[in-house]
Amino acid sequence: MSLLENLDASIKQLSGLIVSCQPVPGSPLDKPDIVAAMALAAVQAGAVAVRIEGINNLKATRPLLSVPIIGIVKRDLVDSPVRITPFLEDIDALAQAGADIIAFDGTARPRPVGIEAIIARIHHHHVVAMADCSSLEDGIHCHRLGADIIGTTLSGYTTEIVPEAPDLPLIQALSAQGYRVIAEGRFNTPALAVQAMQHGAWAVTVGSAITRLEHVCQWYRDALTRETV
Ligand SMILES: CC(=O)N[C@H](C=O)[C@@H](O)[C@H](O)[C@H](O)COP(=O)(O)O
Repeated sequence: MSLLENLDASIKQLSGLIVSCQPVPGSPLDKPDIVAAMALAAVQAGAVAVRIEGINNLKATRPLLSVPIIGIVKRDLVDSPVRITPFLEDIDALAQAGADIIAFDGTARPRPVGIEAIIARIHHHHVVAMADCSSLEDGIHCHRLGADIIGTTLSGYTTEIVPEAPDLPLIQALSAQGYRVIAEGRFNTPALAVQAMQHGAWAVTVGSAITRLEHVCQWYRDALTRETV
């Protein structure tokens, strides 16, 4: 059975919840052993896979888990808005550190390495390629180029203002094409995650609401300030 078939089976059996373990950069929680502990706790609580950023975090997490790990490297480039796994060397390092799935920016923005070369390099390592997309057009393009999984990860992040709601119509449009779609981005409540699955997602990735303590505190503080001042 291939990794994707295995995942199909466990996603059917379990909830389809993937937990992204990416602390706020510079947070006291932004340490490889803490990321690994968060990932283990998420899996013990029923997550079918985790998403991990950075080679050191992946190296700390891999020995603790047998579930699939989606690996990414984030970089802030001066000449491109593309942040997620922009370089072939990032793919080599993620594969070497044990990622089962490698996600990359699948948008049509200026980038240092073309999407076709990125997917070919991921497949060269016999790893599953996930395209983090912002639109239906991105998804169709990346699927044509061979991406195995399409994520809605970058919907709302290619323009100035980030919407509050997740992009349910994009999940529906991508899944209507017959793709394996991972809903990702602003699924901040269990009810929204349920809606992702109802709109055809294959799985749903939740990050901030589970693993970014500072964001969750801020949500509570904002609400308390609004309601009690
Ligand atoms: C746009 C971008 O760079 N997204 C990143 C991708 O890895 C992460 O910062 C998000 O936390 C992740 O996608 C999960 O989303 P949320 O934290 O909304 O549940």
